[in-house]
Amino acid sequence: MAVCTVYTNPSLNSTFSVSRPTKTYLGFQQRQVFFYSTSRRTSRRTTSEITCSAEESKTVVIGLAADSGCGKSTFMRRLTSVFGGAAEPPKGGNPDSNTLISDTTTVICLDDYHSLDRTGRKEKGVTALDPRANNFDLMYEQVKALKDGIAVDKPIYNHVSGLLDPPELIKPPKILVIEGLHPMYDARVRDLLDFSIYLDISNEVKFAWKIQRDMAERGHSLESIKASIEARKPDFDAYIDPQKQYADAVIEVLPTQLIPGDNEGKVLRVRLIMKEGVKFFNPVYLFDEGSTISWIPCGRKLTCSYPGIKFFYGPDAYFGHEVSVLEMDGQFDRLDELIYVESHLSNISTKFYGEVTQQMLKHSDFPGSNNGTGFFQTITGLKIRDLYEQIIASKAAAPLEAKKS
Ligand SMILES: Nc1ncnc2c1ncn2[C@@H]1O[C@H](COP(=O)(O)OP(=O)(O)OP(=O)(O)O)[C@@H](O)[C@H]1O
Ligand SMILES: O=C(CO)[C@H](O)[C@H](O)COP(=O)(O)O
Repeated sequence: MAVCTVYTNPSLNSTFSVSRPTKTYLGFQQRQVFFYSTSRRTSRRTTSEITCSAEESKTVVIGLAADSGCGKSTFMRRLTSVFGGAAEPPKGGNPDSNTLISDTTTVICLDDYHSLDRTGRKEKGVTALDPRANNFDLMYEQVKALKDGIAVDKPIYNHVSGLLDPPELIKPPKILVIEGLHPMYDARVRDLLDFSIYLDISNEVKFAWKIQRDMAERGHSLESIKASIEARKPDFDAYIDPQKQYADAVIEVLPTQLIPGDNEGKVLRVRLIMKEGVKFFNPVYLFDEGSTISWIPCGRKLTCSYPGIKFFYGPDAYFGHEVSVLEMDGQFDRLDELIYVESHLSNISTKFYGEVTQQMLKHSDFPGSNNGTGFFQTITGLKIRDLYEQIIASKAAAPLEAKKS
């Protein structure tokens, strides 16, 4: 029997433990409950069983999709910071683990579901982006198990050796983030997501970031960076990029329009595309919900050097879905002045005045802190916290509602 928790039932004056899920009732996994008393053990089903099961199935699952080197790790650091506490690899585990655990969140990297290691991919002539190099059956089974409150032994793809290492134990967290190349590729995995995000970095910007990181930090040549981007492109277009149609929020990163012909990737135009009608998610708006607004906040309250800052907000359509778009082109000179912009936004799900600005100041050394990438990632982190709190509140209310009716 896989015991998941131990409760005291005051009416029976006995302690009981709970076994594996058996079936679904009112949307909750029902579990076989074993009551223990000093003299005998009996097995029966009661209302307490359902309450307990609801307690155990509260893992909220978030998907974050993007190509490699597009800012997923940076986004994850911003997100976990919103929940407080540091995110660290599993204690005493594989030093090359890709997992990050904090009090509230566990971030698993979907590279761990590569079915082919580096040599295997080379032999078969497939890239890591190709679904044939990934085990979607296992990904689905394990994400589902975690969502149902069951721990799993997840494989590890070792980016240092290029090999598949022995698995690591992952316990069900409050919030599970699955980040990587394919969180929305397989329909079964996609259906498990409570919220999904796609980081859509335009080719020009991706190239600029790759050069910055791989040349400066990893000693790669310009030619080899170009070649690696080109080699990945067909599979990126076929398997990664189409996932954005399923995302509840997309952060699109483009070259600025404030400097004609600019392709340097230093000044950015960033668009936060938010799907309408997503449960527990109310899109952010500027000034007036549903209107179309263009705003240049530079002046007395916001210092802007060349080329300035321009905001845009309005409704749009994205892959046939109704969306709201918030856009920022340009970069901030002084992060403390961000409060001026923050105070004109609504539905940002802050817990106190200035929380976005506080988060941005706290991580001013992270890439993108002076532009819309950091700003919108922070806001998305706050929206996820709000979504999580709403889901938990609704789950807590559901057994009570069921009991009443
Ligand atoms: N918002 C940003 N602004 C500027 N550069 C950025 C931004 N986000 C990421 N970068 C650049 O991209 C690099 C990769 O970022 P990060 O490690 O967050 O991406 P990743 O998607 O997790 O990458 P990988 O999958 O390769 O581990 C950073 O070192 C930085 O050079
Ligand atoms: O696209 C990637 C996701 O991060 C990696 O290229 C993929 O996981 C293969 O890793 P490596 O290049 O270390 O063998």
